[in-house]
Amino acid sequence: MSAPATTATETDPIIETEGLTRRFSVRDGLRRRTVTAVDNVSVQIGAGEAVGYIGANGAGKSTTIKMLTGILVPTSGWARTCGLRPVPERRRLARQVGVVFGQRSQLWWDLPVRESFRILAAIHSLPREEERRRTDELIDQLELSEFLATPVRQLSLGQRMRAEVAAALLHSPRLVILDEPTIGLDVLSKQRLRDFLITERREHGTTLLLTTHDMGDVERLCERVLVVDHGTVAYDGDLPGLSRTVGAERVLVIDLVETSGDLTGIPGTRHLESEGSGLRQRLALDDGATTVARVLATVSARAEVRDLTIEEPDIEDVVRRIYAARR
Ligand SMILES: Nc1ncnc2c1ncn2[C@@H]1O[C@H](COP(=O)(O)OP(=O)(O)OP(=O)(O)O)[C@@H](O)[C@H]1O
Repeated sequence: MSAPATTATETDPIIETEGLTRRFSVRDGLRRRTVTAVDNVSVQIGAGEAVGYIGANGAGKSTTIKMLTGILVPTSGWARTCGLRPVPERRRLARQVGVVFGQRSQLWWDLPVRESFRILAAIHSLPREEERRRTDELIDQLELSEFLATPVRQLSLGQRMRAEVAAALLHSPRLVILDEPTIGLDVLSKQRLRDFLITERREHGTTLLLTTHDMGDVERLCERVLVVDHGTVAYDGDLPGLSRTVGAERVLVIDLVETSGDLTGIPGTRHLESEGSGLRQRLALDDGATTVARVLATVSARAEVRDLTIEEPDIEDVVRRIYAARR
């Protein structure tokens, strides 16, 4: 089956797949067996959406991304990315897609960061004025100026990831695919990168598809989540819905100034425990029923708050629960 021949318009999905399937023949001792890495996936992702693509190791995420970007040919079914057929139109597609791999570099290791940008701008045939405008914008937003002249191999991981993202976005792609973009980064570097992606999306209407094991990435960046299990889509919806489906809740950890505050019975929360005679209290949050701001308003009316932190459900735990519910 091949993708229907149509002319792409602005309102067409950025990603569309129908029965997308990829099998591998792998050696298993003396025999060969077939692994179905991606199994009959049919999804649509619209322009401007931000989608988290999550699943256990080996669930099929990278294989899907490779088919969407024309690196791998599907065994059956089809994909259309930015209105193009990924394999035969791979070069045209490369102008519309930016890909960031957290664990692999697309920069030239021995060259200063700025040189890599120049080479990439030439590869994408960016007009001189466009190259200057976009490079300046990315240098400013990703705070690259202090290490533009530094060879890539001398950068810290956080600096390199910012440079990687700039390199992938230099040609202003409509679709950005990020594979574990925040892996190994400290809290501040993660926050910078996420803030940048939010701004990029808001200002340019860029579509984001990201694989991650970090719930904070999904929480901050994505309004839609696809959970993949053995190559099939096990969940497609929003994050609060995902947490509700599997009963994984966010937890508010509230530190009070005095021990007297009673935080039981707050609508949309479940009181989990008290420590230090009530100085620290933990509330499980029902995201569908309330918001952090609303809970905080109620808490503040009852007691003086010293500090508030939010514990995200662990992505591995959420995925495990989704898988368990299907078995
Ligand atoms: N080139 C290949 N040859 C044989 N098997 C492969 C190949 N690429 C992937 N697979 C198999 O396909 C399945 C899906 O792998 P894939 O890399 O897509 O998973 P993933 O969800 O990206 O995992 P991870 O989170 O570890 O990157 C796995 O069982 C993997 O071993």
